[in-house]
Amino acid sequence: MPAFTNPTDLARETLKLLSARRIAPTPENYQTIYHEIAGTKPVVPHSKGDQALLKALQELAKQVPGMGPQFKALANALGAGEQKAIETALASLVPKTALGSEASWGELIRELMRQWDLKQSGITVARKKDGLERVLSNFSRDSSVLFTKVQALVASWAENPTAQTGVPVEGGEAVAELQGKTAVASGGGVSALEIPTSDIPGALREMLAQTIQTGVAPRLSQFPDLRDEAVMLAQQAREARDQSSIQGVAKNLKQFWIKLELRNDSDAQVLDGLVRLLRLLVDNISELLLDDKWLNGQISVVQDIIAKPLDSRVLYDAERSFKEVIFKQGNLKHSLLEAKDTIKNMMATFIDRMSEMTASTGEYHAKIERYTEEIGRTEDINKLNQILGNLMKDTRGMQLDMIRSHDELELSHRKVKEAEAKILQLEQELDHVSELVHEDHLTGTLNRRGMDDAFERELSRADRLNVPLCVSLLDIDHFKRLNDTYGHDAGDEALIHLVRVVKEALRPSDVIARFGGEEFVIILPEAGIDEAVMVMTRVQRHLTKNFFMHDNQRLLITFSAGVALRGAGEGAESMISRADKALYQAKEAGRNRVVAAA
Ligand SMILES: Nc1nc2c(ncn2[C@@H]2O[C@H](COP(=O)(O)OP(=O)(O)OP(=O)(O)O)[C@@H](O)[C@H]2O)c(=O)[nH]1
Repeated sequence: MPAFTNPTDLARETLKLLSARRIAPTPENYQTIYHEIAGTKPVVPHSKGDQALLKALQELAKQVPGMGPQFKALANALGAGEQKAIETALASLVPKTALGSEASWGELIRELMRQWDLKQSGITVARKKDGLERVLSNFSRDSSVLFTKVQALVASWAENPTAQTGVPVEGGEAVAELQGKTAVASGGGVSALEIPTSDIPGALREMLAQTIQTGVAPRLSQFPDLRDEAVMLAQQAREARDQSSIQGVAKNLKQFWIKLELRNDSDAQVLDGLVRLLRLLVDNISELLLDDKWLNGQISVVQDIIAKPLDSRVLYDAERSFKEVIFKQGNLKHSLLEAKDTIKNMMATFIDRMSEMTASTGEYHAKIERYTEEIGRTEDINKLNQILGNLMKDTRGMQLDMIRSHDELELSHRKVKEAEAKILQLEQELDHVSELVHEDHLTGTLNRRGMDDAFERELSRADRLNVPLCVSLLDIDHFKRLNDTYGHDAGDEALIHLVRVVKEALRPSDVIARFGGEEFVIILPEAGIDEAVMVMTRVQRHLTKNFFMHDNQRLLITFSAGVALRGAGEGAESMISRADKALYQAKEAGRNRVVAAA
C-alpha cells in the first residue's frame, strides 16, 4: 500500500524525492516519481497520430480473424507506453501470420509505426488513417492479402514523401510497377519485404492484359506499330507467371508508354501544323491570287497533305515551302504590277502622240487647202512669196512634229518591248518558285535543297533524342541501257514508277530525295544499320514484284544501294559519301544488292 494518498502529500513527497535523487524537475520526471510514490500507472497522453494508430490497431483486432488478442495486446501496450509489453505483443504476432517470414508482421507493424510518426509532406495523419482503414475494411478477410496491402500502403508512404495518395487500390502495385517504381520502399527499412510472386493474382494479370488489349490497343489504329505492340504486351502480361517475366512486362510497358506519349505529342504537333498551314494559306490568299494557276498549286499541296497519313514533318516542309513561295510571290507581284503599269503608261503616251499627230496633220492639210485657195485667188507675186513662206514654215513645223512623234513612238515601242520581256521573265520566275513547293518536278520527291533541309532537321532530332540515323544512296541499275533502248521519256516514266514503289515500301517517317539523275537518297530516322539494310532489301524485293510497264511490256527495274549509319556527330555530307562508297561496292559486286558502309 502506498504511504501517501492525499494529492498534496504526494506532490510534496514527489518534489523531495526529485531533489534527493538529483533528477531534473521536468514534467515527465515529476509524473513518473508521482506515480511511483502513489503506486499508480502513469497515464500516457497520446498525440492525435497515436490515437489514430491505436484506433487502427483496435480495428485490426476486430477484423483479422484469429489475431484479435494479439492486436489488442499491442494496442494496450502502445496505449500504456510500455516498451517491454510492446515488444512482447509484437513478437506474439509473428508466429500467427500466414506468411512464411517469421518477422514479417512484426517488422511490418514496426515500420508502419515508424512511417506513421514520420512527417511526409502531402500525407497527413488523417490521410494515413483513412488509407489504413480502407485497407483494413477491404482486405481483412485474407491475412496474406491484408499483409501485402498494408505493406504496399506503408511502402507508398515511405517511398514518396510528396505522394498524392497513400491508399493502394486494386491493382495499385501493378500501377506502381508500370511507373517504373516497385511497390516496396527502397529505403525506410522495408526493403526486405519483397512481394512474393505468388501474390500477383491471375485475375490481376488478366485485368492488366484486358486493359491493354481492349482499352489501349483499339485506340491506336492510326499507329499500327504501337497497336501491334500493345496486343503483344497484353499477351505478355497474361503469360507472365514469375517475378522476372512480370518485371519484363513492367519494363516493356514503361517503354511503350514513353513511345505513346511521344506519338501523342507528335499528333498534337500534326494538328498544330495543319492549323498553321491552313491559316497561312487563308491569310495569304490575296498574295497568291495573282494567277489562278499559282493558287491552285498551293491548294493542291494542302490537298495532297490531307490525303496522306498526317505527319508533322510533311506539314513542316509544306509550311516552309509556302512561306517561301508567299514571300517570293509577294515580291514578284510587286515588280510585275510595276511592269504592267509601265506598259499602260507607254500605251497612253502612244495614243496621245497619235492623236496629236493626227490633229497636227489635219491642221496642216487644212492650212495647205487654205494656201492652195489663196494661191488660186492671188496674182501678186509678193503675196505668193508670202504664202510660200508660210507654207514652208508650216511644212517644216509639220516635219519636226513628225520626227519628234516618230522618235517618241520608237521609244515607247522599245519600252513596251522591254516591259513585255520583264513580265515574261517574272512570270517564268513565278512558275519556278511555284515549282519549289513540289520539289523535284518529275518524281515529286524532295530535291537537293529539300534534302538538305530534311537532313538538318533529322540530324538535330537524332542528337536531341539520342537515336540512330541511317542514310541510303540508291542508283538504278543499267539505266542508260533502258534510256537507250526505250527512249528518254520511258526513262522518265521509269523514274516516276521507281519513286512510287519505293515510297510504298518505306515508313512514312523515311525521307526520299532525288540526289541526281537516277540516284536517290533515303534518310531513315531512328534506324540502326541492320534495320536500314533490311528496309532497303525490302524495298528491292517490292520493286522486283512491281514491274515497270512500258508499251504493254513488263520491264524489271533493279537498283543497287549503299547504307551508312551515322557516326557520333557526323554530318550529312560525310554520311552520303560513305553510303556512296558502299553503293559503288554494290555495283561492283554485281548490282541489285544492298551494302552497308564500313
Ligand atoms: N530518262 C532520264 N534519264 C536520265 C535522267 N537523269 C539521268 N538520266 C540518264 O541516266 C543514265 C545514267 O547512266 P550511267 O550513269 O552510265 O549508269 P547506268 O546506265 O545506270 O549504269 P550503272 O549505274 O552502272 O548500273 C544516263 O544515260 C543519263 O542520261 C532523267 O531525268 N531522265
